[in-house]
Amino acid sequence: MAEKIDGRAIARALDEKTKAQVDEMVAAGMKRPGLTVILVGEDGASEVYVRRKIKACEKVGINSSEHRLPADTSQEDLLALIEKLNKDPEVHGILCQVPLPDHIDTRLVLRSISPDKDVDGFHPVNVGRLSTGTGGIVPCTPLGVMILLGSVIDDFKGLDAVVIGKSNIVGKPVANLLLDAECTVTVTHIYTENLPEIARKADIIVAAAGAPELVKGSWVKPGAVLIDVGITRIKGEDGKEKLVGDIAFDEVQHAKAVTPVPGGVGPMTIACLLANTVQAARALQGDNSASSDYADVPSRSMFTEAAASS
Ligand SMILES: Nc1nc2c(c(=O)[nH]1)N[C@@H](CN(C=O)c1ccc(C(=O)N[C@@H](CCC(=O)O)C(=O)O)cc1)CN2
Repeated sequence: MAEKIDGRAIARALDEKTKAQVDEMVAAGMKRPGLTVILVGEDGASEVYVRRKIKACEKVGINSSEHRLPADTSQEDLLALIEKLNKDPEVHGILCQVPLPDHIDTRLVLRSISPDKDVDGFHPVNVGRLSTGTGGIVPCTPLGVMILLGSVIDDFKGLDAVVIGKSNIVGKPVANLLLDAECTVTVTHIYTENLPEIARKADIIVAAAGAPELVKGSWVKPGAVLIDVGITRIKGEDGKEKLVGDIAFDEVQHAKAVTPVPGGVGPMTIACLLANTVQAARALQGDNSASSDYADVPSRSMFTEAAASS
């Protein structure tokens, strides 16, 4: 049986570390980290994620505020709000939940968030820093993926990693992080031929295609480590809605380890957002030592230690 990587437990361990850092900052006379979340429109899933983010802030002692804007908010008004938040000294992290309504230019909005407060790591400056290995804020889901991998892999050097999906939010940053960890990385996408054959050679597969159960058992080498980033809501045989990932979980039990959906990458996305907010708050208050804490690929021991002390 493959080891089921418990994203919820690892996220809890990371939250404890983040909470301890917040307490340390406050004890040292620094400002308490503050996160502002912007949600435009009424997308049901986005509302759930934003609620979870705000609740998670409370748990670790991060101040949070929310701007819920109607779906017909103009791009100009949204940019004006971000400009105001960029200048607010109490706000250390700003995130705009995506997807945004169609009339809004998402790239322009993400570029308007100050790179120093861009806790999503989506700003081109942070993307550039990541791709050149020069620090900055690492996007939450890719960072979560690396932490989950780090919980079962001691040494990444020379491993063959296959990333399925080339999105700016997941596929490309994950590929950069795996490269930094000295893996040999293949990024695949919808036009890739022989995907099953490519996947079969991989020691690590990160599936981020948004295609339910795309990765079959026959695509997976015995002993590979599998990370499932896909979350699709489908109707089960009993007529109830259920969540499925990009990996056919029951077929891959010959893998070394695999993340479940739900309970794998999802909870890590929020835990990494909190960690990024603390990193941004420290850097904005002149403490740049924070940047390497999470930008480095974490080792297995970091998480076994964190889990043991939680
Ligand atoms: N500005 C951003 N927008 C979006 C991001 C992001 O990182 N920044 N990522 C996704 C959504 N997302 C966070 O915002 C997110 C997705 C999933 C989960 C999660 O905990 N999933 C659960 C199950 C979900 C459920 O029960 O409905 C799990 O996998 O266990 C958290 C956050 C897009 N937008």
